[in-house]
Amino acid sequence: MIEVVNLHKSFGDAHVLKGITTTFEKGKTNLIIGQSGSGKTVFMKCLLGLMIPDEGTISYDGRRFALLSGDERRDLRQDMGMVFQGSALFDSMTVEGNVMFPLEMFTKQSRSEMEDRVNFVLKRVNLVDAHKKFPSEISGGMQKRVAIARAIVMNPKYLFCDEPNSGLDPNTAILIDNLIQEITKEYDIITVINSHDMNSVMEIGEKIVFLKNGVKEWEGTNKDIFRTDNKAITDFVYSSELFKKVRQMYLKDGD
Ligand SMILES: Nc1ncnc2c1ncn2[C@@H]1O[C@H](COP(=O)(O)OP(=O)(O)OP(=O)(O)O)[C@@H](O)[C@H]1O
Repeated sequence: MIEVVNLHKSFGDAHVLKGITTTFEKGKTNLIIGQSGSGKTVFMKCLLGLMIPDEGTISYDGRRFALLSGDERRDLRQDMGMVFQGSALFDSMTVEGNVMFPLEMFTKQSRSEMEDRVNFVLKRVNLVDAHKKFPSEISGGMQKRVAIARAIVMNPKYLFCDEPNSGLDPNTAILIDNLIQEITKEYDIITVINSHDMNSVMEIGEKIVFLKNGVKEWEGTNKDIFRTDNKAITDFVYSSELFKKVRQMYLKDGD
């Protein structure tokens, strides 16, 4: 479990995170949602250990970040996989090279061990014939699959995804969401996703943390969203007429 207690972060006079307390559990897709500027990215950077909070604690299966030695922090970072917004693949490297990169950087595995692992994760994300292609030669959805393969190649305990659906058409976005959720369950990972996408919220929001102006305004599951009276979350999620209608139908059916 990732446990966050009373997290605060300011930049000068701007108090961006205001006392966030929450937990993220194993085998679940956890979503951080909120309007632009609400503090989602800053929160995720704190979770990744890239930003140091001013106050509060983050513990990863009992490992409290602030109390770890340099070596222990390095080990923790190796337990983290990251899917960046826009995939962030190296253009000059093939698909295989991109996925192998963390293994080359952080392990002493032999070439054939690395190739086996790369083949395994590329197969897992349903990319079998793309090893020798360059990012520019494959579609946006395939690039996301490569980014996911690269994020899981080191067998992480924690997977962080920043807007994994950005730039994808709705069908491909759902496939990517489902892939992330399947992988989360299959490998019992703690996955935390920064998202703007309401389809993702409804589809894979097993736990949703809603930030408003740096405060945790609401948390719950995608099903709880249908029933909640919290105006801030309903206004945010149901800014679309379609979702308003879906909610009414859901409440009428009583499930
Ligand atoms: N390094 C920084 N220095 C100063 N201010 C920052 C820094 N990083 C973020 N901020 C401020 O913190 C606030 C929250 O930013 P953040 O990027 O976390 O929002 P967000 O919810 O991720 O928005 P978006 O959905 O648009 O990505 C913003 O007002 C931003 O200007």
